[in-house]
Amino acid sequence: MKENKKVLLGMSGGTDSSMAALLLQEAGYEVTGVTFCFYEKDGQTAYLDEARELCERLAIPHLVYDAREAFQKHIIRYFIDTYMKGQTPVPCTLCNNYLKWPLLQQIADERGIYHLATGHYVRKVQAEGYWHIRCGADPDKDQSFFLWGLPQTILERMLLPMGELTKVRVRELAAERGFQRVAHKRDSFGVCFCPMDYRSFLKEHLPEGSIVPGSFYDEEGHCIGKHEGYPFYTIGQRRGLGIYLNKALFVKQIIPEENKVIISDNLQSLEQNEMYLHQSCVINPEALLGRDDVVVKIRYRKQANRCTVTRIDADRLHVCLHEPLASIASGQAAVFYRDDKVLGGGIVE
Ligand SMILES: Nc1ncnc2c1ncn2[C@@H]1O[C@H](COP(=O)(O)OP(=O)(O)OP(=O)(O)O)[C@@H](O)[C@H]1O
Repeated sequence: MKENKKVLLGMSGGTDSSMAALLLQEAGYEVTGVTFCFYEKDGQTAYLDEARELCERLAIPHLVYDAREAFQKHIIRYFIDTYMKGQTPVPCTLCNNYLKWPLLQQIADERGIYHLATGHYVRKVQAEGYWHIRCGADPDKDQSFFLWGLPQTILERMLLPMGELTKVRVRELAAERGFQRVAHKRDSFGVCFCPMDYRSFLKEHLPEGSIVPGSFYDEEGHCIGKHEGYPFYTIGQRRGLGIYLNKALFVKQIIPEENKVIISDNLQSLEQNEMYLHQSCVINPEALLGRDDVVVKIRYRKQANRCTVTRIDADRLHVCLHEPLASIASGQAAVFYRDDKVLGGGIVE
């Protein structure tokens, strides 16, 4: 499609996408807002009304797209199933890779709109002919970790009005323009459809008896206590185990078939020197593969480790870690960076 001044903006009703609408309009773009219904929380639809009201105030079209079926199947079901396999899910990453951005692209294509936008705190940059996501200017809000899997056809069309701003500045800009409600909305945290405590979510969404109590074992196979069901634990977890032995204990392994959780008091025994990824995305093979100046992050807020990446096949990557890394959990995402540029990523096997 030929580039034009039209942009389709994903609007959640929150501060960031609302401010994105204002800033894009001020920059001369013809904005259309779209709000996806991803799930229904107690029938609440206030977010739809808020997005619609803002669009009315800005005199821009507002679309509502019902994505509940796809979200239920590909995100909520996957989230529950992954925990039931004893793994750690990454719903926000998968939602961006397979739902949010592809849907924006599909709807924009149908309407002859070239640009795609969200209120994500990221920037983009072109290097050696490839578009890359770049960390947002606000280190506290940077969301680059969730956007490693997007194809060039989406990256080239992205507009990211929050990328150069801090959240504090975004709130000031909203207040200066007289959008008090937008300026003072609460930040959202964690996984949008699930409360901070994912255990109660799993209990609520699974038939009774799906998760049953079992035993903790040490590395020698001795039973050292009772747990509430293996899906409630993640590799590397230290807090909330309910075993008190006067020393730090970590979840080392989860064996779903036997409902066993293996515990270690030695963090070093959880360390690994390599990992395999699937569902991988390599943006520019020359910038990532076989290089020794790449870092990998396996958690949103965790420190980055140096690594060398090689390709096994079209889907899989091998990651050799230059220093061992503890708490690698299967199911979670690994994201590659050089400086603040995202080079690709994958899901830990
Ligand atoms: N239901 C939705 N419909 C359309 N776009 C959405 C929806 N939810 C999120 N988005 C888009 O994805 C971006 C990132 O969403 P996320 O929930 O991670 O961030 P956020 O900081 O809560 O953003 P916001 O303040 O805009 O709600 C949003 O800024 C918005 O552009």
